[in-house]
Amino acid sequence: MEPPNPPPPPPTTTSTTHIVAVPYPGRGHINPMMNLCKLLISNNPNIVVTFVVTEEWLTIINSDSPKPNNKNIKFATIPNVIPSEEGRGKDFLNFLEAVVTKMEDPFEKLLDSLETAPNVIIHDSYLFWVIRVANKRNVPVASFWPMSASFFLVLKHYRRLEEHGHYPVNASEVGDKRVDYIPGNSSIRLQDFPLHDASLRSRRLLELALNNMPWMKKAQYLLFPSIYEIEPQAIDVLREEFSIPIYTIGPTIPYFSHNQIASLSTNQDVELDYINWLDNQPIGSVLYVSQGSFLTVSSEQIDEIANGLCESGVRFLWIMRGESSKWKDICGEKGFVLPWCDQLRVLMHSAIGGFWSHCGWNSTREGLFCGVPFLTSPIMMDQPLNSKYIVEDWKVGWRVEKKVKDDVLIRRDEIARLVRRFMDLGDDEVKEMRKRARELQQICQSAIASGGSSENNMKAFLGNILHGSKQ
Ligand SMILES: O=c1ccn([C@@H]2O[C@H](COP(=O)(O)OP(=O)(O)O[C@H]3O[C@H](CO)[C@@H](O)[C@H](O)[C@H]3O)[C@@H](O)[C@H]2O)c(=O)[nH]1
Repeated sequence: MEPPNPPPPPPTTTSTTHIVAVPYPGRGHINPMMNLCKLLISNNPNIVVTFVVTEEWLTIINSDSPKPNNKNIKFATIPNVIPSEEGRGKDFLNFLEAVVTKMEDPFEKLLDSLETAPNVIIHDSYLFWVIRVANKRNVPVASFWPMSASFFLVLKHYRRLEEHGHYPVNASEVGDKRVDYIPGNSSIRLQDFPLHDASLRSRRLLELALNNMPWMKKAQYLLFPSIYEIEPQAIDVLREEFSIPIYTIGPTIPYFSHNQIASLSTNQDVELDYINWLDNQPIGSVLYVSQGSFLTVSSEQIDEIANGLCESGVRFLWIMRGESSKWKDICGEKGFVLPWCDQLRVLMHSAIGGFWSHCGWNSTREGLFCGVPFLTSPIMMDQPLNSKYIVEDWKVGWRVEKKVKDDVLIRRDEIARLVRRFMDLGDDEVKEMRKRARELQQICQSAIASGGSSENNMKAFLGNILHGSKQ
């Protein structure tokens, strides 16, 4: 059970509360922030949100299907002062540098131009400068950390690696060496820490991530798109380390829109060819493969994965941004390749039996929520640690590659063997993992049900921002 007990639902109010929401400009951040705003509004229709994005992101969001049509959410834009979303993954450092240095001034101008001043600002914690702006204007600010609470603690206590002589390290030399001095985390392999090598790029990226940490205590609230029951130690430690309220309000995924979809008849799904394809596959037989919204692996690795999947004989649905047409016809009827899908809807489909994931925190929560076991294939930042949580702590997945190393090709025959076994419903280890995945699914669903930890936290947060209650 989650201590301390959250308060009763807030009293209803008729006056409007204006929230300005400022997500980090990336799909993996905009989605959960938008979901949070919709959830807040569904709890209290007197909330109106101004959702701040770049002009480019407004165009992208407007082309989403389904469109984010909520009458209480208005979009406001700042100019495209950062590099384009297209190719963001190729020069991530440059992108991040621009995000932390170029958006603050236009955001201030935008705040000045709003008809109504915000009652509260909710921002992505990576945009630490929002706290500076809000503090200056005496507006309460809720910092929304888009990754796991356990990973937050890894960054908060990263200096301990230096103190123990464990930074920087060469991943290929440390083998399976583990450390157990990060609060709220069970022991971690050194190779799973983010940005632990000595390259200039990693050092700068690390610096940018660590720079956010001292700002957090200047916010009035900390929000995590997580669930208390899946990382209770981390949340308990955070509550000891911070004096401001900390709320887990996850999974913060759009299950509310999919409840309606689940009740639609299959005829209405015909327009989505991949849902139609999934409808025709046996239950639990399809492996869903995706690397999130902007990262990718080398083209040699893609070749190996494609051939490995084909050799395995397993059915798969593969999201291949940019290159999907080249691979469209691989494996005939056993494979379906496309550039983008409604991921939660796919994961909820009964034909899906596994998720080959790069372990972005959104994908991790979506997979958990749908009770789908993982094949983990992390690329960077929090992903190797999310993979650890999946494989070691929650025991709902296997690693594709045991070691995190750059430039190591995972060969097609290895992939084929692993995938075949992972999708073998008769294998005892697989059966156990699937059972565990269903248990975690139950935990996630209970958290958002009436009286569940996330729903209580959401109400407590609302009580605070609507009435300034101190619970
Ligand atoms: O075809 C697709 C592919 C992805 N998605 C969605 O896109 C989001 C992707 O988010 P995530 O899984 O977190 O991956 P990234 O986009 O890579 O996320 C970035 O942001 C996350 C949150 O900060 C971090 O955990 C990751 O490491 C970082 O790469 C998810 O909601 C997916 O449902 C789709 O809807 N359709």
